[in-house]
Amino acid sequence: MAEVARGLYQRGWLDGTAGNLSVRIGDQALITASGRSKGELTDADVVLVEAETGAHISGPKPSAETCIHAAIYKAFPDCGAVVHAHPPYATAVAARAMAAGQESVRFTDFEIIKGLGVADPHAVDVLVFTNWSDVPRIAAEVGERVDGSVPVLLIGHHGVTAWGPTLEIARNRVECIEALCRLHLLTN
Ligand SMILES: CSC[C@@H](O)[C@@H](O)C(=O)COP(=O)(O)O
Ligand SMILES: [Zn+2]
Repeated sequence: MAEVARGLYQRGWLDGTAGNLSVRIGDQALITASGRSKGELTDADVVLVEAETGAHISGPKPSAETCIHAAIYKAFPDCGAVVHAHPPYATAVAARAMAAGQESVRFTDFEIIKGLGVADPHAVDVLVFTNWSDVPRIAAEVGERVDGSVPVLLIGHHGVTAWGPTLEIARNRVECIEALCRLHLLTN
């Protein structure tokens, strides 16, 4: 987790303690503690929680966004890891979509769509969520709206959350949605 987080931090996608990462371990999940620099995580910076509820088991205060991870683990029993980051292009696309009142953003034709592992790589609709200050409200909406067809989501004026069977695959999907959003802004 520290290595994956450091890589994203060095890209400037987890500035100033932003972002959170988790991996599922059976019924539990290991998630980053709240407010820690993701560029220098140690064993003291991760927390054990119940995977599908986010209930605290041991360690320091878990990520403020633990409930979003839990909503994803609950929706997808085969999900093994969740990564939330603040990459600039995806955040800008999410902000623009939110300002336009869109509930999703359609991406078409770019080859990198295939990296998301979706059924139809020619067109993908990525859901956009309102960045409510009440984070459990975001988590509730994630639980209601995600359907398993696209393993990434955008949060308006905030960032992106991606998931997959492993931490590396979730990280790769963050990279793919950020690359896709960069191309989207360059061509729209
Ligand atoms: C740097 S503030 C960012 C936070 O508000 C939040 O969006 C975030 O990504 C990190 O929260 P955290 O509680 O450290 O997991
Ligand atoms: Zn965040």
